[in-house]
Amino acid sequence: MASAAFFSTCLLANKNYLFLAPTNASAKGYISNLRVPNLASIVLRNERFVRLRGLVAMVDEGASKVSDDDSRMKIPHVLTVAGSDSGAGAGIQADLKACAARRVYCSTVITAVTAQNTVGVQGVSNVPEDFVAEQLKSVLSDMEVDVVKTGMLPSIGIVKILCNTLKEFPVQALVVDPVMVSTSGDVLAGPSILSTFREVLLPMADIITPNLKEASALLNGMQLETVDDMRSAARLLHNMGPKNVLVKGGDLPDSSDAVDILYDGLNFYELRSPRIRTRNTHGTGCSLASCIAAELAKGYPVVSAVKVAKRYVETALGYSKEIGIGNGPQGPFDHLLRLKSHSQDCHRQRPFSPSDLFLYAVTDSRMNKRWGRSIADAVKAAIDGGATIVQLREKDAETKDFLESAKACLRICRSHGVPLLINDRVDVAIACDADGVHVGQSDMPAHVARTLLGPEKIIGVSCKTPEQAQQAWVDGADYIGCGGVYPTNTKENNTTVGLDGLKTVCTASKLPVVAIGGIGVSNAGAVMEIGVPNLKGVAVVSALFDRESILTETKKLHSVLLGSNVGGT
Ligand SMILES: Cc1ncc(COP(=O)(O)OP(=O)(O)O)c(N)n1
Ligand SMILES: Cc1nc(C(=O)O)sc1CCOP(=O)(O)O
Ligand SMILES: [Mg+2]
Repeated sequence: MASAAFFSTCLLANKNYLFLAPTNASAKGYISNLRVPNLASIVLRNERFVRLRGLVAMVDEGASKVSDDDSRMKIPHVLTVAGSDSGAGAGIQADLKACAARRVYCSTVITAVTAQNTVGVQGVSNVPEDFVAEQLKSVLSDMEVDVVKTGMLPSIGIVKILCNTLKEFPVQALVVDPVMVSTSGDVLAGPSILSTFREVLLPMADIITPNLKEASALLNGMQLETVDDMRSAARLLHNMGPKNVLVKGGDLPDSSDAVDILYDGLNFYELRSPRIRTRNTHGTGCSLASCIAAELAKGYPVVSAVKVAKRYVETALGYSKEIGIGNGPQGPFDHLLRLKSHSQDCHRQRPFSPSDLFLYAVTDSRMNKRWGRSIADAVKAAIDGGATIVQLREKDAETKDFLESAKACLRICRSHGVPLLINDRVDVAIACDADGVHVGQSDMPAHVARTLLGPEKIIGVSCKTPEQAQQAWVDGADYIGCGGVYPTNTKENNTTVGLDGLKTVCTASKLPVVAIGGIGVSNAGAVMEIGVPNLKGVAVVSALFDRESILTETKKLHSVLLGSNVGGT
């Protein structure tokens, strides 16, 4: 197979070059329209047309800009051709969010703009047909679309333009959500369009995803009230030409399950899931179809794509059950499963400040057990004594217990404005929405933790050398912990770096530093006296938590630190 490098070479050498025999008529048409001076003829040998288009686009740009296409990472790409929903629960906006949630690139061709909210559709303005055509051509001629997904197609002209453009620029799969009526009952594509759907669009589709009303409309008002009716409808719709039909039974009366029927012309698949009782169902159809398109773009077969899509929508609906956006009967749901954490309580995470490292309390499950204390009680006492940041370092805890304790500690910390970090366990930090994590050199790399946690969370990294400190900075950490400053019994086989090692790392570090290891009331002053501006505090385990009174010991340490010159504070 010819490589991009080969084409680049040809261009640079100003030679004629040859691709072999496109069997695909539209590929031939596209290629013959090219204005490339040294293109003799084109041959396509087992190349996917989308890839060919990428290469040709490169050639088309001319010899002045020749890039090596092989080094580029191909990202699965869905193009949605649909209407805009100003309330952002459905339409283009839902498609973008669903694709983002499924980690697929999504481009958009807007067919209509609706004025819409949770009450209903207040207005619709169709985009002029030639401008829909222009958007389609812009995206399809350049951006290596894998799958096209359609939503609101408000005029016969737009349907025809879409179908003709897809013949010129074929894609891997076409997912048709035959949107006709919004969830609020407003008509988004009139009955006049039905015959164009049947005759032109459906035969081109790899899968269509009608709900009961849409399936009934496409079948001239056929009554659909049972799962058997859905099967019959799927078979009849399949006769119209789509390769697969998914009839969605969300509106099926008297069913405690959400039942969908998928028919591929050979087999029926009955997909059942528990029905989720929520008002926040606006946009489920668009999102399901987009998710199917996203999975197809990744290369999954139709049955898997539909199953994943159904599971995705259910999970998002379940997560969004109590979300309250808008006052109408049908609210949007949270595609990215991220919204609730902001609204749950009034104590939000505040931005990290290096001065938070001043008195850093690190818990230890064994010590708490020895003294018969819960983690939450220990944390509360440390905060009352003056701890300015807390890390849960629960090496022996069962995950379930750890998570419960973390949630309880988070409530305490948030109500006192003290950040709570989780040691090692990024999963637990995500699950309880902690303020961040502390990771060591053999834990999850900080840059991976950053990707998982997002930009606002606090990430600390243990460093014993200047090189590690530099890497922590590159990886997007917020601070480093440097130790062991003194020998410690809390962490087995820990190398001691001493005050000199601490000073070397602090001097090299672009990040604020907290010192750790064998530090307590008796030596915290000496640590802080090394006099490096970015040394912001001390992190302590046994000197607080392996003592009879955590409160008293924390207070003592606090006053020692106040008496020292901490990081110029
Ligand atoms: C503030 C702070 N500094 C260093 C460490 C040690 O982390 P790590 O090297 O990952 O060792 P464990 O704590 O996981 O045993 C820390 N926890 N906190
Ligand atoms: C958890 C930890 N990390 C260290 C490091 O050197 O990175 S030393 C250490 C244990 C600190 O406990 P104590 O305050 O009881 O000495
Ligand atoms: Mg660790």
